[in-house]
Amino acid sequence: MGKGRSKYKQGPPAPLDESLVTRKRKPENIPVESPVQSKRRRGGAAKGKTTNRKEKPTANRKEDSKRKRLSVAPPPAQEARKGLFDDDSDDRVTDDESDVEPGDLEVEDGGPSLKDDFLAGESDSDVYDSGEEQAGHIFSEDEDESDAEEKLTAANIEGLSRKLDAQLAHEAAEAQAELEESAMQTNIAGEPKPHILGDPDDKDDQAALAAPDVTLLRTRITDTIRVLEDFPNLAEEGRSRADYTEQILKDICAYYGYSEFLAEKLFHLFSPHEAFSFFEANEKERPHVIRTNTLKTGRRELAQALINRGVTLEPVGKWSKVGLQIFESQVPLGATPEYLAGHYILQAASSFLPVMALAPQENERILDMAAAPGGKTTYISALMKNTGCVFANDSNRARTKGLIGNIHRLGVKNTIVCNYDAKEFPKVIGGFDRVLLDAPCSGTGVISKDPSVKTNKNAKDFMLLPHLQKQLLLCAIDSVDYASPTGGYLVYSTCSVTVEENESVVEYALRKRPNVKLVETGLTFGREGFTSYRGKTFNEKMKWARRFYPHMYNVDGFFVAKFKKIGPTKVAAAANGIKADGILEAEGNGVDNDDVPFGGFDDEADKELMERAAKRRLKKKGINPKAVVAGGKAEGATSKRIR
Ligand SMILES: C[S@@+](CC[C@H](N)C(=O)[O-])C[C@H]1O[C@@H](n2cnc3c(N)ncnc32)[C@H](O)[C@@H]1O
Repeated sequence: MGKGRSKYKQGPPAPLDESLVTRKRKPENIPVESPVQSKRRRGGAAKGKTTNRKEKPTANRKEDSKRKRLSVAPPPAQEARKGLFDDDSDDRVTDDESDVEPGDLEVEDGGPSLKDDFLAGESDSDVYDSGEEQAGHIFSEDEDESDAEEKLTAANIEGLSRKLDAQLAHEAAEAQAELEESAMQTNIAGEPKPHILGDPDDKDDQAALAAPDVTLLRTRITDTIRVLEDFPNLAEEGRSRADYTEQILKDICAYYGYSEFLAEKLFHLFSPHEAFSFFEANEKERPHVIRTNTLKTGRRELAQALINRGVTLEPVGKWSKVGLQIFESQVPLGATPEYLAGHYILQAASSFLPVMALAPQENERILDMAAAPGGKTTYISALMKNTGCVFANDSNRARTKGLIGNIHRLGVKNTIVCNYDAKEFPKVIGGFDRVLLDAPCSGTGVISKDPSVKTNKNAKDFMLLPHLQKQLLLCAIDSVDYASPTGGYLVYSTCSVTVEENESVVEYALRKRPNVKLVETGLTFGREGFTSYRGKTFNEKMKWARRFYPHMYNVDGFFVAKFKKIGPTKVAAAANGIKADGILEAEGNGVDNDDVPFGGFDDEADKELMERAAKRRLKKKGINPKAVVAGGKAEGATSKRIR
């Protein structure tokens, strides 16, 4: 394993502390750990007799933790990734999924392009994969098992301890260098009003604003956050919040390399302070995680086998019984005998969550509507102990090859692979106990894996993707058997954090299908879904949906919502656009359904929406929408701009 490959424990990052911001950028990422986790790790190290890590004096430790909060990451150019998961050190983890298996790279014309691998079935648009239990599995309450795992961790502690020593030495050196440097610099926290926007008539001020030094750029971002969060005291005279917001968005684009469009969309999901943590987290690699295939082995056995091969690992967290986080490996994890024998799959931690929420039961009939390359399908089968039947569908034929490969390697025997456009369900087959729709999406939750998302998504993508997601979600609902004796559930997930692809899609489905309601996911962590966002209000039960962010949990960004179907979809009624009758009045889904027809997908309504948005976009660019003909060209003009 190459240098700098260390993975940090999953957990929330430390908050931004502007008072500690210096004008120096660190060359490497800083580990982020929750207090609980650092405590756990310290406790673990203390337990392990073999540890040789020296305890620092308290003062130094304090200093170190302060330093961690600086969280100074390199700008857009990311740390090179080398070979933990492959022998040739190629950078294969670019898509949403962790579920990316070596087999996925072999295919398609033109060589190993993961990016293409993750396209939606029928279009070439950049659509991302998102990369999974029963409520009972969420916490490992099995005491014997946790004892054994502690022993396992202890057995592994020597490796962890070596890694921690190196990490601490590195941090101490950095902290010292920063201390020395910051002593020579202005104390930013001491300045009552940061001079950010400056005098509009001062040429020097304006020149500095337009072309800042990259180090100053970062300082200006943190200064602007301070101003935005204490506006009455820190704003320069005559300047509005909008002026500062405009400036910080420009600075974020310049520093991290986002398009203005995406920077703005992502920035508004959070407070300025939190947005900064989010953008920072996207510059850091997420921990490498493997999922134990319980159809073939147990986590303890697997961990022991890998430790014997020189892998440094530990259980991913209390919330999963099957995940192992890899810190270091002497061997390529995609080619070990255990891998080839199907004892594990490389799968991002957040990709476990939708399956955990789905909570498949033995002997059920389950549909995984967009299944390739099969990280979630194979987890579903494992939880079902190879009983019942899983229909694993994906519209992209090439990608089903990877899916089939994983199914065979992992010894899954209860699955039927199919290759339909999921919009054809439930006509193909319906009446499922549970359905998982892990929808194609923009991948804004997995920017650390594929930074190209920063620039290659535009407003059109955020119209077309939700359009597809809404269509798929209605089909998913219609494929569930509301009268299933054990189920009647549907999980919708994406590896995107945008509201358009998540809450808005769920809200749409609640409106169109009064026969479903939102229920709790059973996931014990994750932030609540938005019940309101920038003037839009959503169903109050949207709080039961879960949002996962890289900066909060050190996992890929993800969204998970769970529905319970409470009545039949009247297919004939849907086709005719007939209003739902009173069957659902007793339960209802929280949406005012009085005038809601069970409808097929409302193409017309969406078309209108899209046209309106297209007009708004043109106007924003100073183009008269009326002067633009269908092909997008302004009539009689080479330029679209109308003067
Ligand atoms: C997020 S990925 C699925 C990842 C998969 N659930 C896993 O865990 O390995 C989205 C998948 O949707 C597929 N897809 C896109 N459009 C589809 C459609 N209309 N019908 C079925 N599958 C579709 C893509 O080919 C892609 O494999």
